Amino acid sequence: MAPAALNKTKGSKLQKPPPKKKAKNDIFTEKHLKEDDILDDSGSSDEEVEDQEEFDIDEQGSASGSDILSDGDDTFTDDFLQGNDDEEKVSSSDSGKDSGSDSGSDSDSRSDSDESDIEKKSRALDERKAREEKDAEEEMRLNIAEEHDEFRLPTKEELEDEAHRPPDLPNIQRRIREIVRVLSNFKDLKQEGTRRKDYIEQFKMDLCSYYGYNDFLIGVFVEMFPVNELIELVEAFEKPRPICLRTNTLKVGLVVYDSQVPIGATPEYMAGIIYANEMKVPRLKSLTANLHRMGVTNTIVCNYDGRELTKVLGHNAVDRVLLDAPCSGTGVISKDESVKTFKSFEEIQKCAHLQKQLILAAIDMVDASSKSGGYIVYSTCSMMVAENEAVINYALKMRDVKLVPCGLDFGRPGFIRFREHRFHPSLEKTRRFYPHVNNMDGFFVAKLKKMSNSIPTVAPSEPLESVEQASVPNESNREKKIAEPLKKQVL
Ligand SMILES: C[S@@+](CC[C@H](N)C(=O)[O-])C[C@H]1O[C@@H](n2cnc3c(N)ncnc32)[C@H](O)[C@@H]1O
Repeated sequence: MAPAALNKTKGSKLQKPPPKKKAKNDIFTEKHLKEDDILDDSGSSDEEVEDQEEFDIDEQGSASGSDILSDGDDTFTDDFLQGNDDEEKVSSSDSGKDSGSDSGSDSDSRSDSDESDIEKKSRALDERKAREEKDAEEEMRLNIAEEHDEFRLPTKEELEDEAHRPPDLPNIQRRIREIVRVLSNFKDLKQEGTRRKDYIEQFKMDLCSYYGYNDFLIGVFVEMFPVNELIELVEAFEKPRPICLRTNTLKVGLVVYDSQVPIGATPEYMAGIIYANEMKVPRLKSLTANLHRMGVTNTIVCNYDGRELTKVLGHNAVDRVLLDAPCSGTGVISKDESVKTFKSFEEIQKCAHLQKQLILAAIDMVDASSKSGGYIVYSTCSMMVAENEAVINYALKMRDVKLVPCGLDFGRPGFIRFREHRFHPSLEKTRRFYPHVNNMDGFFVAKLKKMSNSIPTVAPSEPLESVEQASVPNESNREKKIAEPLKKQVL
């Protein structure tokens, strides 16, 4: 059996006959041949010339619909005028031969006959053009009606059949489009006896085949975005993001025209020694090279597991931490296609587990009473809620920190609810960036302010994977709430 394509009830695409458009074009050509035959039957030599010219027009015009309506006409007009010139030449040499005869009236009658030829040709052309336009319109109407009105989901057998054939990408693409259309007006457009879930399942399958994702990743994306937006997202991941340049203020002098505070009191000026930590030895080289290239001279590069860094630098030892956390990289698919297939539920869980440990270590290193700081910025290039909001929600629960605005006036607020999970309302201060919305890599950022250096008492059994259902408690009932048994969940 032929592959199920658009799965129309009576559409040609389903049963794989010759493509509809071609079939219609064939019919279209036949029709014209018949009419030309009728013209040929007239038998006059003038008409033979006319037919020949019309044949030329057909060849020009039949290339495509738009040729017929635009270039074809011009070409024909040029040929036509050219032909007229030739006739004039013949006409003048004839009149030369017949000097002294009533060449004037002869030429008048010739000119009359030419004119009627022109009129005939012009009329024939107009009629043909009108016919072709009508046929093209009709064809388009049929195609639209076919695509839109009779879309049905493939049967199990049709899907099995498809699975045994190479993927028919144009048909999968059309089916994706059709499903989005049906889901956008489900009540009116749904196929009898089907549920929304059936369309979503087919949609996920088709996205996986068309864009090359694994089920897991598409499954998560489907839960995060409405279907039409999801198409925009996966399409955006197919294209490279623009390269952005940023001024290196260490190398390029900036003129400060006005400042609310003395320049000497800005954090940038007052900043002393920076620690840059990287656990993986091979990456230390590029980290150090980058620092040199950028002209950063006040940095100590260290090589520790970030979870152990508190032991090295001490608790409450630094003013601020930027934790650019290791993550699944699900926001940078346009840079690394392998993410589409290799990221699994288990891997996201592993990342989230490490991120939760790293964020607690980062908070513990920061001094809440620092005059110029007390901040922790957490960022990932992941799209996953488990690696973003869930990590921050966990930190809010485990340490005395609160979310503050990131200072970015673009990006979407983080999720406060996702699936069955409920995060603290302040999670809306975090920011999500998407390729299809912001034309940048998928990215998440949160800014936390450490409120005190004390570590709240937490049930020792607090699992790193847990995500609190209720909102994070305020200062007065923090301990009590935290001591409450937590519902263990997996994101
Ligand atoms: C998102 S990247 C940070 C990139 C960095 N901002 C830069 O521009 O080079 C995360 C980094 O964390 C490192 N990493 C992974 N696990 C770590 C750990 N337990 N402790 C410290 N660093 C770790 C990875 O090797 C990776 O280089």
